[in-house]
Amino acid sequence: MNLLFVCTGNTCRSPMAEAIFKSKKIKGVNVKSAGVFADQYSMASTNTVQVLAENGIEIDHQSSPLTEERVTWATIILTMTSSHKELVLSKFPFAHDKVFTLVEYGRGLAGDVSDPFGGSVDIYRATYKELSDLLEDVKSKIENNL
Ligand SMILES: N[C@@H](Cc1ccc(OP(=O)(O)O)cc1)C(=O)O
Repeated sequence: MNLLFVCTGNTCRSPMAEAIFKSKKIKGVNVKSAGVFADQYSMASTNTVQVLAENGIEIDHQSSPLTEERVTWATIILTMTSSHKELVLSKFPFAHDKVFTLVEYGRGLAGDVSDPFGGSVDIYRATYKELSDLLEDVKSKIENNL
């Protein structure tokens, strides 16, 4: 299965989620990320790289906009916020049965992963913790469905 994480700029949250999830090395699961307002070829933010490194996770990332090709590639699309979900659905209505917010998919609840952009490294550490907890829930759910 192909899992796609989506945020705004594809330099902080979704690349972090992608790197954390890839580090779990779940067989049969491919992972990518994209941003609803992303440039092409921007690096992951310095604090994202640092916080991942503190947790023993390497990242080699270039940002990607959310393209129809990437949406088509995905089996499941997990967005950081409900606004991202709405944007994905408005641009790509054909994806309606495979787009969820991360919190909705992992916990069955409403909620957003807040944007650390421009924040201190401690803010990025909080984002890392939030994402890694949510991604444990996503991992259990996916493994139960594989
Ligand atoms: N605000 C940024 C765009 C941006 C927004 C959020 C952001 O974080 P994330 O990658 O988590 O969406 C990254 C970039 C700009 O003015 O270019």
